[in-house]
Amino acid sequence: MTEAPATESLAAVPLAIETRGMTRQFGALKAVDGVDLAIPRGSIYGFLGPNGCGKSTSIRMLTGLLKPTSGDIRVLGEPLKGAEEKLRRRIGYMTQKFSLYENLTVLENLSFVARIYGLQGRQAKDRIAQLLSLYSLAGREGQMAGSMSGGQKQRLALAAATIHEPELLFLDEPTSAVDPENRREFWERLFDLCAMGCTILVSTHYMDEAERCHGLAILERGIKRADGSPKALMQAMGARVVEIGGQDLRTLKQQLLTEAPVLSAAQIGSRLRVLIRSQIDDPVAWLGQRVGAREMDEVRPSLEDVFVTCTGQRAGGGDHVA
Ligand SMILES: Nc1ncnc2c1ncn2[C@@H]1O[C@H](COP(=O)(O)OP(=O)(O)OP(=O)(O)O)[C@@H](O)[C@H]1O
Repeated sequence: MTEAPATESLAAVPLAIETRGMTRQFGALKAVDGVDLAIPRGSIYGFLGPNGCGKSTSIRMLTGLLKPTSGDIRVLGEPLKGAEEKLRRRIGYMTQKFSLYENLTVLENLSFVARIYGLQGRQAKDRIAQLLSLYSLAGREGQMAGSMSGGQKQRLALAAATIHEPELLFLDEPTSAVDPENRREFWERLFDLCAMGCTILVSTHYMDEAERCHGLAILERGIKRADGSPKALMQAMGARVVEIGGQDLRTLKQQLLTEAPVLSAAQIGSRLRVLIRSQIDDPVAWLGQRVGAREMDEVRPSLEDVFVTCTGQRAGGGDHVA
């Protein structure tokens, strides 16, 4: 993975996306609520959050497909409003669901998308050949898209979304239907694209994917709860993490969740991982007074801990105090 540029210290770097107060209401529901973003060009930026937190709605607004109820959006240096059509040639978008034609072949799908972007003749042929090789689809030109595996479909979708060499690529939960090996491989391709200068905005609810991003926003119920590089978010977390060993961790967990400074307690294997508000100076000593003599270690926070601290939710649900 390339070294992450800390999004906080990149004031001078040109921005691919800039929003102020981006909001979208559906009736009474604020699906996206006053979101400010400053996403540097050339970075991979993540939207991390559970289902329904407003990731897709944000992406649809940023691509110009959905009008915001209020707020300002600038994309690739221009105000988005009024420039949606022009900008569409400079951006790529891979939706959550496979959006190509299942009953067309790989080649027919790519030729169709090439035509949409005005690629013709030799130029289209060369670009398609390049993409087939890059995304390990050579030899599958004649295969129906609908008959391919999840990983192959996803590579085809990425090839189609980047056929016109976009400067900015939006990926909405691109790996939800693929296995871990294909996910890893897919992220390698994203870093290749990034190295060629493409800015990537990717939504996910997987912590490990979010951790790969240069910068990310944690979203909850349409609100941006935190923003920064994974490392900076972990360093700035307003809580410390202690792992406790020993017997009867289920009862211990219930006991600790009644204590106000305990933000969450979740069992991981044979240890209980406890998040304690940083107002407690010495969390190990503080816990020792409550749980007695047990094996205890303060450990490095993870992005999941940051997520729990920001939102009060654990990705798997349930192991927190509101
Ligand atoms: N067209 C719409 N009409 C009404 N409500 C909508 C519409 N689109 C989205 N919503 C609502 O807005 C909220 C945010 O949805 P959104 O799809 O942006 O979330 P998400 O984080 O992308 O989650 P998911 O991964 O489940 O799509 C949800 O409560 C959803 O039901």
